[in-house]
Amino acid sequence: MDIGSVNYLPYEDFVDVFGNVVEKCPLITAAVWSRRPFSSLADLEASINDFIDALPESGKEGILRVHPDLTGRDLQSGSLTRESREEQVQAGLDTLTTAEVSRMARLNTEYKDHFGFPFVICARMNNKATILRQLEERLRNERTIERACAIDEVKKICHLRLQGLVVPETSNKL
Ligand SMILES: NC(=O)N[C@H]1NC(=O)NC1=O
Repeated sequence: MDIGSVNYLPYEDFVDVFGNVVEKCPLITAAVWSRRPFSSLADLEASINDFIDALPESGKEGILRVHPDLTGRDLQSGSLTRESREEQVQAGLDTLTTAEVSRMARLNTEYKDHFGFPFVICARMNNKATILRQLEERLRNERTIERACAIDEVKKICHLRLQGLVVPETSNKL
């Protein structure tokens, strides 16, 4: 789909297509629809990012809180969203050794107990080694810095999801 077609989508279709670009937050997509027309994919992405940035800190934490744990029960039970599952598999998180699964579970719990929201990272820009390292390092961050860091990761995930849905303008012209 190109950005011209995106601008013609009725509200329901727009939310059907883009409702999970921010994991389990269709409300963001619904709000951003009224900012049409978008001049480009980057403009659509900027509208989503502006909406997120304008949220109070409790709203940002809410976005983080609905994310599934990496390699948590959800991946094992198959209850992840399609996007999240594909991203975790692409990062190799379905091939962890038993020792890595326990280490990840222990660190995820420690992180969530400490910050009150789950550890979020753009899996497709990482692999299991960098994810484990980041999890350990970010646990030591001061809370405000960590929240901002996690929201940046949400935006990276959103960027890649959008690219899978809308043809960038340069490709259109080929
Ligand atoms: N917890 C967490 O980071 N989950 C996310 N990361 C990612 O790339 N996709 C997700 O759902």
